Amino acid sequence: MSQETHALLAVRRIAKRHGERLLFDIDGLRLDAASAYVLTGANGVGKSTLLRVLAGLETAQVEGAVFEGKPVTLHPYPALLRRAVVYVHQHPIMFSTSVAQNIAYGLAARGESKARVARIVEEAMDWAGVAYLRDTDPSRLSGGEKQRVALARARVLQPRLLLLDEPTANLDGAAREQVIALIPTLIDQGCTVVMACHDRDLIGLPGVRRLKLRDGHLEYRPVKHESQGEHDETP
Ligand SMILES: Nc1ncnc2c1ncn2[C@@H]1O[C@H](COP(=O)(O)OP(=O)(O)OP(=O)(O)O)[C@@H](O)[C@H]1O
Repeated sequence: MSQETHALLAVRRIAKRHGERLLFDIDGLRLDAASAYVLTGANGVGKSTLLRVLAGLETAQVEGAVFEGKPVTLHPYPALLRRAVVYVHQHPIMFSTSVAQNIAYGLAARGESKARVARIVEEAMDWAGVAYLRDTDPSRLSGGEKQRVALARARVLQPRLLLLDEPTANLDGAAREQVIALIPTLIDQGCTVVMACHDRDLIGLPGVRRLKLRDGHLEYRPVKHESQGEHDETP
């Protein structure tokens, strides 16, 4: 773990079991600051589970976790991580209020002033192209609109680590393209983004590194740059 000082999150070992079944036993997970990753792997291999463990939503056997240089546990999940890590579900759950109130909720819960919340929410709705939906009940949104609202809701919290669970699953055509178009701008904000996905267009985004979960282990794959060809990112 000599490289830990440059990592946003480094974990010596994460193992997850369902009863007798060992889902994964990952030796050395390392996510760099301000970096983007896709997490790939066959259906059922444990991609969502791994993201949920990192988000504190599921337990696992975790050894030696360090976040921004500070030793942390993932269970219990400390306030430091609750503030820094945001998980976006493939089918985001929303309050039956309005789009604007859903995006505002987390900021308001942090005690931000109403004026500041309103300004940030407006900016986020413009960014996600959902300003015209501000007063709409989220239950009326299409899948693509809901995903864009969920990304706006995550973005306003300015996470250090953003975990996206299949952000384009079940989307096609323009709805899928609109979501894909938002991802590079999220990455440019300087947070670390990890996307569990099968979507070739997300996997192929420039500068995005690939983590592949296979046979219970995590493989670090080469990164593809459009102009540079490939170089090995294996730690
Ligand atoms: N509570 C549970 N008890 C037992 N098995 C579970 C439980 N929750 C999930 N699983 C199993 O764990 C495995 C991993 O599920 P997970 O959703 O993490 O996979 P995934 O790689 O994200 O799959 P996909 O690509 O299909 O979304 C699956 O086989 C699932 O059935």
